[in-house]
Amino acid sequence: MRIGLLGHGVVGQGVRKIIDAHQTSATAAMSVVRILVRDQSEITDERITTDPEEFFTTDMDVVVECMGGVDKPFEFVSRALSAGMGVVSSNKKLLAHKYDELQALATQRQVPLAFEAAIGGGIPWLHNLALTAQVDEVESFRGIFNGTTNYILDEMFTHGQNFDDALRGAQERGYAEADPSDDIDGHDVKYKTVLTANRIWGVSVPLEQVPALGLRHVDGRDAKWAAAHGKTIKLLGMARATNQGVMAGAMPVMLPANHLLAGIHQNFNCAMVNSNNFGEAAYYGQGAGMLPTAFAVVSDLVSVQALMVQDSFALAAPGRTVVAPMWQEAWGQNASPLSREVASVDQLVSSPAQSLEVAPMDQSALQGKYYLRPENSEDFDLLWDLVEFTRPEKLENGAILTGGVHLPLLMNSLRRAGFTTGVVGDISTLVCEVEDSSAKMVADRGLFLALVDSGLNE
Ligand SMILES: NC(=O)C1=CN([C@@H]2O[C@H](COP(=O)(O)OP(=O)(O)OC[C@H]3O[C@@H](n4cnc5c(N)ncnc54)[C@H](OP(=O)(O)O)[C@@H]3O)[C@@H](O)[C@H]2O)C=CC1
Ligand SMILES: N[C@@H](CC=O)C(=O)O
Repeated sequence: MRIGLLGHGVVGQGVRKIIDAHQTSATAAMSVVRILVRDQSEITDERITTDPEEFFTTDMDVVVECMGGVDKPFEFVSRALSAGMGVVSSNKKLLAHKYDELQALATQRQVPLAFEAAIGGGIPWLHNLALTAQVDEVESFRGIFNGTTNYILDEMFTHGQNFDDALRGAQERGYAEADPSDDIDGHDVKYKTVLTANRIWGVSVPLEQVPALGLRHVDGRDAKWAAAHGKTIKLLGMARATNQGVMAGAMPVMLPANHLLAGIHQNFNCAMVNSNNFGEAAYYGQGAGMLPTAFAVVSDLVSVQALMVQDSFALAAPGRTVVAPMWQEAWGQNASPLSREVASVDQLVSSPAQSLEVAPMDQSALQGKYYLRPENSEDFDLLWDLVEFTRPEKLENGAILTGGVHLPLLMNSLRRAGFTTGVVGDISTLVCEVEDSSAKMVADRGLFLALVDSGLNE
């Protein structure tokens, strides 16, 4: 199978290394024939070019996109699909923003579009979800889906590093995005959560309706509060299917210190799914980094390769042959070559067993108990804004509790807004509803907010 690589950074180099090593029969049957880079200084091999026309006029079966960003990769991936080439991508930002367009193009051209590496790094998450959804109804999922922020939290709270040094460490190890804001502000987790929800439930969750809260303002005060209350802070992606539609969010969560996810360290991710027969299941592994991510890209290439040969069993890697009977059933005994009379890998491997109506986000599900800590507890304007976004009319027992917040000031501002508040114990929580707009306000105003309890993280 002839492969073209778009991008030769952390992931691209990992993919080239694994394939060039030809360590298994599957990878021995693959070759990277062309690599597109941006800068002349990156040309270190006769396969590398800076010219997109030279890239696209090369004879290739599959294009691997690992450039990052949205506009340019969208142009290149669309071009590859339109030309009848399969595409494997690790780029969740592209896929989350252009999901419908790319799916439609792959389906129309009947070529594979696969993106295991886009979610959870090396973890075979979509692959296992697809199998789960062949048997069960998937009710919900949640997990740690970002290696950079998990590494930062671990370095800060377990090893006492400051935020900036921990971020630098994640960048040096190749975990962070080119612009790490996507990691820090929760957008990367939001893209992965939305993509997973789209894949399992056959929906297209609107990105703009999914709140993303990040870790930009987390500090030692939060760690101290968490520890004093037997909790740990983790950044989670969460989604649940309800009668009203899919609800989803990406936000820091105060987890009980003995929770499975509380024990996930460094760049590791852990994705948990709940389905009606199997119950709770968890998938664990490195969620970021060169070789774990490249492993997932190449595992998708193995799947695509299996579609291209008559005898798909021969080339399927050990441990993945379980997929073959499924393909056999879907494709018949004579698996067709790529782009001839075939469904896409996307439809095949992850065709949703449940296909929900595309429903708007069920915002009320995001109502819950939140921990909050402003940078400055005397910031009256911020406290006033908090009143605005807590929507007091929707609360039954609106409760603001202490922590970093200057309680009397907060109580006053809430009373002025006709808010009935209650103080419960010494927990620093606010019962409120978080939408994407309030999430932005929270980030812009230096507030650290973490979910303690809601319908989403049950
Ligand atoms: N790193 C990781 O652990 C993981 C990354 N991903 C995703 O994989 C993708 C790649 O990530 P990563 O390898 O870390 O990123 P890098 O920044 O290391 O690599 C991207 C490469 O693509 C090149 N590139 C960007 N735009 C163009 C263009 N227009 N033409 C040619 N080359 C271009 C970049 O060149 P230049 O240096 O000149 O900008 C760079 O070499 C991203 O979408 C990321 O989100 C997914 C899972 C894990
Ligand atoms: N920046 C991402 C890379 C993998 O998706 C992360 O840290 O998880």
